[in-house]
Amino acid sequence: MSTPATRALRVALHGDTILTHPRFNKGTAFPAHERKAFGLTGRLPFRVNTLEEQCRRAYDQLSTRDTPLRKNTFLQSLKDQNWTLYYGLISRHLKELIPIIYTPTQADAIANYSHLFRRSEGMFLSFPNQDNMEEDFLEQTRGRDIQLFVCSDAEAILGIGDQGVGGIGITVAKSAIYTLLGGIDPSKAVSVTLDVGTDNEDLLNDDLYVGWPNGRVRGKAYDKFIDKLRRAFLQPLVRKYHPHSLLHFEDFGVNNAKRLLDYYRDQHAVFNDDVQGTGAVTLSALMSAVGVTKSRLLDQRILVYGAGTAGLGITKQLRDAIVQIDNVSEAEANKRFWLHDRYGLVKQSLGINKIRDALQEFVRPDDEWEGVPTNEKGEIGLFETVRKIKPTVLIGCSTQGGAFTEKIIREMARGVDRPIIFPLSNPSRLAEVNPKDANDWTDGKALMASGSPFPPCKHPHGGKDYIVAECNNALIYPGLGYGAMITQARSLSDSMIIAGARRLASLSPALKDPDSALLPDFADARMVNTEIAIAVAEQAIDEGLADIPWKRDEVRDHVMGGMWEPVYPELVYDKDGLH
Ligand SMILES: NC(=O)c1ccc[n+]([C@@H]2O[C@H](COP(=O)([O-])OP(=O)(O)OC[C@H]3O[C@@H](n4cnc5c(N)ncnc54)[C@H](O)[C@@H]3O)[C@@H](O)[C@H]2O)c1
Ligand SMILES: O=C(O)C[C@H](O)C(=O)O
Ligand SMILES: [Mn+2]
Repeated sequence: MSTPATRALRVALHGDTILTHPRFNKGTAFPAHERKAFGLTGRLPFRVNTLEEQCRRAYDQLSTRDTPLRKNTFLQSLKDQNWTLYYGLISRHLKELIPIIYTPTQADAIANYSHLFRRSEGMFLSFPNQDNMEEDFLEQTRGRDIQLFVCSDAEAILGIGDQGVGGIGITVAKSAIYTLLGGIDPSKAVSVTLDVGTDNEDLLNDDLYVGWPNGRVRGKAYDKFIDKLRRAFLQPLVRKYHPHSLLHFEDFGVNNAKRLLDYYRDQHAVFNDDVQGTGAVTLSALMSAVGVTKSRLLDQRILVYGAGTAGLGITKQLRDAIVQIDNVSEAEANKRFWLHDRYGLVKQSLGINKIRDALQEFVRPDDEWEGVPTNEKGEIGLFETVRKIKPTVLIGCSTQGGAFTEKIIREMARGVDRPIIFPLSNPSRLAEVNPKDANDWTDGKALMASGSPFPPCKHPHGGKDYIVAECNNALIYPGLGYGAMITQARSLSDSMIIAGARRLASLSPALKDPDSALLPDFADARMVNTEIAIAVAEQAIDEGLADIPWKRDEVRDHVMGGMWEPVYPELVYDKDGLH
């Protein structure tokens, strides 16, 4: 592989068709000889700009947009016009602009998708068109070298639930992050939304809704659709034409996320970001926190609030790490976890009807809770659990903004010297606690990480501000995915994920200074994901999962050399070239 800067691209487009093609368009940066070759001399103003100058102009234009959502819309238009400029601009202002194109602002863009709609991007596989699925797929992929498919059915977008066809917005945002932080060539990624209807009444009652206006298909009909997808898409097409691609699942509902992952795992390199990406980044943050408290993972009492896709993914990832790192049995490691869901503590007497199968290994025995007050339904609330078990770690992935109240946080801080508190729900308004409040209520002792970005916290007694780490799967999934792709790994194994998480933890500022952030800053996220990709690729080779002719000591060169960068490639007109 080579970067665009080192290889001329042969392109068959001419005149307006190249100016309106976001992959090849350079706008005012077309040099004179390319303007001539592509029929652009009279179509562009005289002066040739550098990418740097274009970025300055675009940044000025962006700055006149006065709300995050307007900035998001502006950037989406820029992406529709010119990929290099879009990625070049965001790369130059990574920390400022990631929250605009990703969480939290992208949540608003998704919720308003049908009203903001200008131009479609990605692949729409709609339930009523399922008989044409194969053709719809081939239309966009024929002859292309695809490395990445990001796929969602939009049932559980971030914490904002069922967003119907607007779910395409999370897949394109996740793809853009792969490009920005993982160096994936955007022309080799495809975002796919499965439009199986929606149960979101606001969307169904909106006559401008652009998706299939129908209730969400569930049960057998959904399974049949997925099965068709599998037969039309995965087996003959993806495996035949794109055997080394990574299939990334995002924001499926809790009943489908894990099922799809397990189903495909042995057949292809698949990855569920909400289960595995979230588990991995949270493991890194926790490894870093236990470094600060000078304890082991095994010493923790971990309370996970919200036992859905992310909650269970995190729990299992932490459990597996305890088994691997602290060398205990799974049953022993399971005892370090207490899970909560909408029916309170996950305990035996709730009965199997309430507790989904996947949670069974973490159910707490009843005799542990004798004498603990319950509500009229016999459920144990979060405050009671905190008082009883004195958790060292409290993780929120419940979508319940503000659920970690002052009373709960103060109670936690009474039981432990340095409470580890991770409100991970997105977008920002759904965080279980605002880190500023948790900082005040714990007298500056809390070690924190959040799912969306929050400003640093003032120390109650003066001194250095506390930087709240952003514990978002975007800090790790691009590296996990890219490490798998570059080694053409047959699967993305648990050990590859743990290798990535350990590398991320090793880059944490808190390792050097315990008062610093638990995870690296998003401004460094590209370097961080490069390192993660290297660790993952090395592990793939060690495990014999890689399908490449090169050796372990060449990993760094291949990883760095294969990363796409927002730089204009030289373009040459060729009537048989790309179009
Ligand atoms: N930081 C990250 O990287 C990251 C990654 C994935 C998900 N998330 C966030 O985590 C949240 C959950 O995502 P998910 O995909 O797991 O969704 P999900 O719907 O699968 O899980 C949410 C769970 O919370 C439970 N819940 C609802 N109300 C509750 C209450 N009052 N008390 C306790 N539990 C309650 C639900 O029953 C469900 O099991 C979302 O806000 C999402 O944005 C963050
Ligand atoms: O998309 C994000 O910001 C993280 C995560 O995948 C989520 O669903 O919240
Ligand atoms: Mn997600």
